[in-house]
Amino acid sequence: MVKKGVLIVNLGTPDSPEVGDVRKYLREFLMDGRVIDIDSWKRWMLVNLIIAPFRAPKSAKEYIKVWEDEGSPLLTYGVKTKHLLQEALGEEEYLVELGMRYQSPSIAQALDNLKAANVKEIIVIPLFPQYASATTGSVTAKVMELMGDWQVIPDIKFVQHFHRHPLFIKAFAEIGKKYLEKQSYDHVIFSYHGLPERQIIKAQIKTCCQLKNGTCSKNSEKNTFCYRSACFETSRLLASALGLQEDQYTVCFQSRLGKDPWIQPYTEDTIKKLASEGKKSVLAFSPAFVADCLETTVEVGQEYKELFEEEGGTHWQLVESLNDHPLWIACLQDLVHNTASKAEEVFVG
Ligand SMILES: C=CC1=C(C)c2cc3[nH]c(cc4nc(cc5[nH]c(cc1n2)c(C)c5CCC(=O)O)C(CCC(=O)O)=C4C)c(C)c3C=C
Ligand SMILES: [Fe+2]
Ligand SMILES: [Fe+2]
Repeated sequence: MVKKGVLIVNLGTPDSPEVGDVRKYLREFLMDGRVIDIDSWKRWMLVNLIIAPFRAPKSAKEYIKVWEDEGSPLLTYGVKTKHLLQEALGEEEYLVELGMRYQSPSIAQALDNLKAANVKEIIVIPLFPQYASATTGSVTAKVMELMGDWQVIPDIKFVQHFHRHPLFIKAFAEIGKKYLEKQSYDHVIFSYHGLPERQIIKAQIKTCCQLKNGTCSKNSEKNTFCYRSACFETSRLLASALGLQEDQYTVCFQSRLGKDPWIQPYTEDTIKKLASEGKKSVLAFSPAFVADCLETTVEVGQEYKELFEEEGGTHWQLVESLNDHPLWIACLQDLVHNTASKAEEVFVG
């Protein structure tokens, strides 16, 4: 039988938490013009003269905190996800490969494996629920670049977002419910990775989301490619699945880098505000990530916990990511089935 190829792609992670490997990773990642979207010579100066020398040693200390015996959790869960998805889809009809946008295993190697298996169709799933040019867009561009010189380019399909997929929502809600059933929380936050505001403005197609007048946070139907709108949509669906009212949760954005404005509200400001309102216990979801990594475990789970406690809070709980949860694997399986050509449509001649 002709196999269909599935390529799942996550961001990537350093090969080790050594400063040299972290620097190599940050250089490749941040030299991507979709991630730091400024003039290339300015980006080169910023990355090579400021970020690589000064941020790499700081980030390396953070990476040591998440590193496990098997390596970086982002990679470990990527490998587990690949095997579980392969098992769910069956070996006869599908071949699943994992690639990382930066560092290893590379997208190039994963595509070569699919090519060697002579697949007639490739379904690419960037593992980012909400579309952003810096993530999903960058993966799409890289895959197109790499396949550009293939003699035979098979049928190729990209899953551009899954921020409102029922199984994605259900998986996060199930994990979160464990905590909500154990004790009550004064408030819930949904903290997403941030983005420079200009990247949101550049991604507007026609129906421009107005960052300042609130339409962006309400109007997701019209602009599924607006990252900020998609984050609000995920949050509304999660809140509904968890039975939360509007005043019981807040959407916010973390990880700002540099001085330019990033999308707001910032998570740090939100934490300070909640503490100043007398909220003592907070449950924190991080639904821009499908696997635990530096951004969830250290930033949300440790640094924001410290900040909340410094500001007077007493109980901060991070909800772990989807990792290898069966509903997450079922979500990926469903995305593949909905995207793949039906048997009679596949070219086999
Ligand atoms: C300009 C900088 C950055 C943009 C834009 C950005 C967008 C973005 N990133 C993720 C997902 C992840 N980012 C991770 C780490 C990370 N991100 C940046 C910078 C930008 N991200 C840096 C410098 C780092 C490295 C860590 C650090 O030094 O703080 C990770 C974690 C990787 C890991 O190995 O654990 C993920 C995942 C998304 C989803 C996103 C835009 C929507
Ligand atoms: Fe990032
Ligand atoms: Fe928007």
